[in-house]
Amino acid sequence: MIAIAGAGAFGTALAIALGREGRAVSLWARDVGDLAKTRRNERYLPGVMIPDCVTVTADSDLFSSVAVILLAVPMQALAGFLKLHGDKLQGRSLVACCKGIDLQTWLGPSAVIRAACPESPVSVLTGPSFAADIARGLPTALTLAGGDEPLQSRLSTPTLRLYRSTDVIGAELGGALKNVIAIAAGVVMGAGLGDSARAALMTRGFAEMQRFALAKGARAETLAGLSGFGDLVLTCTSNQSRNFRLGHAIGQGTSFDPTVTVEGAATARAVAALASRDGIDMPITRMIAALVDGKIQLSDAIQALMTRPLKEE
Ligand SMILES: NC(=O)C1=CN([C@@H]2O[C@H](COP(=O)(O)OP(=O)(O)OC[C@H]3O[C@@H](n4cnc5c(N)ncnc54)[C@H](OP(=O)(O)O)[C@@H]3O)[C@@H](O)[C@H]2O)C=CC1
Ligand SMILES: O=C(CO)COP(=O)(O)O
Repeated sequence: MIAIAGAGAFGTALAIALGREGRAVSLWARDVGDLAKTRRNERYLPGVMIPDCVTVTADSDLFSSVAVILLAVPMQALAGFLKLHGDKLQGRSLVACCKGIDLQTWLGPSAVIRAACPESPVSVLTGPSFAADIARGLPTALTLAGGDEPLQSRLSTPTLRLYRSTDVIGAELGGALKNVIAIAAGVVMGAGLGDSARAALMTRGFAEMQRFALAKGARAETLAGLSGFGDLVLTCTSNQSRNFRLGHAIGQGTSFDPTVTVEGAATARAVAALASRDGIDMPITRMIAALVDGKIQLSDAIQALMTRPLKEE
């Protein structure tokens, strides 16, 4: 039995994909509302039915009786969730599905989970995949970092292909950092700077992602793979991305619903602080952290990036 903790867009999509294959899946939410009755998640993933074989529950005792638990709550909620339910998760195989860095500890998802559940094997599921695409059964490829072959088979389906990696740090940093660059790409497009500017931004953003991740022990080939470059391309070029849409709103000077999960905002803050402490040059991230916190005007941010000293690529 596989449990999925968090019935937002991603948790629900994974439950649908695995349930569609007839696998025994339980989808846990802190408040199930009418999810179990309607078999629809209109708030987070509208228009898709949850198969009957997926059990929907708010009973956390479930966690003590399953082998694998996918943790699909947002990054900044992960530590609090583990504080409440960690004792029931201890010893189970735990798969982090969130992308980001915890603002309290500056740790990534796997380290946050390991600190709360030291007896559990921990892996990370990340890569280019919009929940709506997964739920509709469109082809998707993700990275499973730190997981073994049986777990890879258990979580793969004909349309959801998982590739294994041993580079947990690289996979989770790629997934976290691309969200920051996606906000920046949204800003560029929202401000009307054009496709050429976005391509430049993505390329220099990728260089920044590599600089930071390599300094933290990631492997370069992981950053060039699904969890890094792959997810960067997806998120910087699609209006489906919430990170891109937040950036677009900033670029246009319009408002954005503050209740929407946008992982890149907190990640920008955490990475800007870490980079400044460790002397890593992250101009785009620094600018996005300042922009989302309203500490700098859009025109000044663009001006500052365009007038950086000329140097070799
Ligand atoms: N959506 C996507 O396409 C993808 C998302 N991801 C990653 O998955 C993670 C989750 O994102 P996503 O599902 O989209 O987010 P959503 O905003 O769609 O859903 C968040 C879910 O987390 C629940 N939640 C929030 N706080 C807590 C808490 N303290 N305890 C228990 N449950 C909580 C919410 O429940 P409630 O309604 O009760 O607040 C809600 O069900 C993010 O890190 C995201 O980057 C990864 C790949 C694709
Ligand atoms: O991570 C994602 C796709 O891989 C989802 O992106 P957003 O969180 O920006 O919607």
